[in-house]
Amino acid sequence: MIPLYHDFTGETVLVFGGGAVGSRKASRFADEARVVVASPAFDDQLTDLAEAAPESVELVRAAPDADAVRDWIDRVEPALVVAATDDAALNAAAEAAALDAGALVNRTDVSTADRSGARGARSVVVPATVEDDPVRVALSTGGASPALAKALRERIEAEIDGAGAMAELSGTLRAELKDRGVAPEARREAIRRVVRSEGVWKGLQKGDSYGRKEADSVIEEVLTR
Ligand SMILES: C[C@@]1(CC(=O)O)c2cc3[nH]c(cc4nc(cc5[nH]c(cc(n2)[C@H]1CCC(=O)O)[C@@](C)(CC(=O)O)[C@@H]5CCC(=O)O)C(CC(=O)O)=C4CCC(=O)O)c(CCC(=O)O)c3CC(=O)O
Ligand SMILES: NC(=O)C1=CN([C@@H]2O[C@H](COP(=O)(O)OP(=O)(O)OC[C@H]3O[C@@H](n4cnc5c(N)ncnc54)[C@H](O)[C@@H]3O)[C@@H](O)[C@H]2O)C=CC1
Repeated sequence: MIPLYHDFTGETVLVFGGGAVGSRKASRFADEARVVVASPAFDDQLTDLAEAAPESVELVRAAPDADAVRDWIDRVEPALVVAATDDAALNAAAEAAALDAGALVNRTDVSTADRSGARGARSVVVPATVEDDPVRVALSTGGASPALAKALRERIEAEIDGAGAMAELSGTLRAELKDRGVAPEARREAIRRVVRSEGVWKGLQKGDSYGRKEADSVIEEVLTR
């Protein structure tokens, strides 16, 4: 399986099932999408989430059967359907209906189908993610061990500390070097050095202006060689 990133801004995600798993997925997607959760019951975290962000999370009390699931999908027109009920037959019906409607689908109750070739391209897996905006790491164990995905995610969190600031700084620098008309080879070399420089990483920990100063001297060194 090949990881891709999806932009859910302005899209709707429809979640069937308001338990612990439906709640976790709803919270994840509500960072970007409008989320509709259909379920006969909702756990406390989900109720809190909907109260805190009523504009992005809507809870609808309902217990659709396989036929009704299709009507829900036709009505809500989601970009992604999350099948997170404790009823495997219903999750399977939600998956089939989502694929028929041209939506993406996330089956939360199967991992045996994660091996390459066992899923279609629109049947997606939600990875464990680490973020230091705009940097995002997505991590999957191919469905073999979600608990390991979580444990590795916790380790990587420390590893990418400060990567967001580095992305902003090096992004600004590469644009500036382009504007200054620096030749492509020198520009690439300078940026490659900046993102690997201990001095720049340390400087950024003190503050953006310290990181910038360190980066400027790394760049001058490359350009004056
Ligand atoms: C296939 C997949 C489908 C999908 O949901 O997309 C899936 C399926 C299943 N998970 C199960 C169990 C657990 N899942 C977690 C946690 C997470 N599960 C997530 C993703 C995925 N889970 C996808 C594969 C990802 C990959 O490739 O690694 C994470 C990464 C992302 C997220 O969900 O947000 C999130 C961590 C987020 C974080 O913290 O970073 C924990 C740990 C815990 O709760 O502490 C447990 C209990 C311990 C254990 O069993 O490992 C079960 C068995 C249910 C049962 O026993 O009945 C199934 C079904 C099955 O295996 O059949
Ligand atoms: N992917 C993952 O990370 C994990 C997946 N799972 C799987 O996910 C499933 C759900 O797990 P939990 O949230 O812990 O279970 P849960 O029992 O807490 O929640 C299930 C929810 O589905 C709702 N529901 C039942 N029938 C429904 C219907 N017809 N339409 C809409 N909602 C309906 C219930 O009211 C309940 O809110 C389990 O079957 C389990 O196999 C479990 C743990 C982790």
